[in-house]
Amino acid sequence: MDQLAPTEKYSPYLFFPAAEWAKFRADTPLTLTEDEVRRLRSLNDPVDLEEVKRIYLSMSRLLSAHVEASQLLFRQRRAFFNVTEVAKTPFIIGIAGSVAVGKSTTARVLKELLARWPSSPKVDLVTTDGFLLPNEILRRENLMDRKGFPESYDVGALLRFLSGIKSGQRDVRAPLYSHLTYDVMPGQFVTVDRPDILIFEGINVLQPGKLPKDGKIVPFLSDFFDFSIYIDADEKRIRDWYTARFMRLRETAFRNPESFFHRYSQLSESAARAIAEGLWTNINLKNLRDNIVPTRARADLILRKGANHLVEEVALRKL
Ligand SMILES: Nc1ncnc2c1ncn2[C@@H]1O[C@H](COP(=O)(O)OP(=O)(O)O)[C@@H](O)[C@H]1O
Ligand SMILES: CC(C)(COP(=O)(O)O)[C@@H](O)C(=O)NCCC(=O)O
Repeated sequence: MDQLAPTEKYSPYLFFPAAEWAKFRADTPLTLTEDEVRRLRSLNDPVDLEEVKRIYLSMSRLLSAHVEASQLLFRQRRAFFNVTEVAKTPFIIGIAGSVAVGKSTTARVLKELLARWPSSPKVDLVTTDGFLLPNEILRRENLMDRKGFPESYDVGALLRFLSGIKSGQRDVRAPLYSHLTYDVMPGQFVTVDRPDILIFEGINVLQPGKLPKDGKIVPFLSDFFDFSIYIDADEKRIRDWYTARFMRLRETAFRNPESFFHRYSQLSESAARAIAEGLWTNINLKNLRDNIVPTRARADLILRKGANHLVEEVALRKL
């Protein structure tokens, strides 16, 4: 892990090669089938049942320990203050990482594994793309080339959402984004009703906000998290995954005349590849370097992916 080398004596992380990490699964049962994993994974993400066994079952076991510990702390605090009426609030897991690194697949696989724990917790998943500003505003503010950068999100709405969830509110709404129209979907929301666990996924979830100057208290999104995960890989690999996915989309989703990228399905292969490389270099790579990688060392757990999207090393923050 380039900037987080295990030779660093005072690193706050413990490092495990994937084979060693896999052993922490212990007796955690495999509750997913090959078919289910295939349905959960995103386009061009080859994660399979072997990867679930190697990486995800140990994560599920670790998260189960964290959830249990937070429930115990909750009961102890209730006893400490001698109150009974306080409602339990959701355990929130943040998942961060570059565009095209595979956050959605990880989030969906984890959601299914956690929901199949013996206690059958209610697990919800929300992505931050719904909190992007509408294209109309991005265009007006000259931010279309900054989609995914901190200034392209409605940070107030993100904070209101997480604060509503963490304070135990019922029916908290999150806006939805469409990759087809490349825009937020006006009037479309997902409603989150007091889950036991919320997985909150997006490139920006570990980013600090602006510090207030007027004495107001403005939390960071991560202040609401009980556990955070960063998905990491070499830039060059992520670029390859981004362009490969773009070329697949060109043959599938972009063919739809309603797709924002429809015009790219009409281009020659080399012209389309040049567009994908341009989008990667000018927007997503810049954002990765300036605003995403710098948040990596704030995560509790880092999954470092190698060739073929397979996790090759796991770093876990020491308590
Ligand atoms: N232009 C697009 N058209 C359709 N689906 C897309 C497009 N871009 C990304 N996606 C899908 O959206 C999801 C999120 O992708 P992305 O934001 O790059 O994050 P990640 O790859 O880390 O999950 C993935 O499932 C991906 O396949
Ligand atoms: C919507 C995104 C910012 C990703 O957000 P995420 O869901 O990963 O938080 C990204 O898919 C995007 O649109 N990037 C801008 C450049 C591009 O078209 O790839």
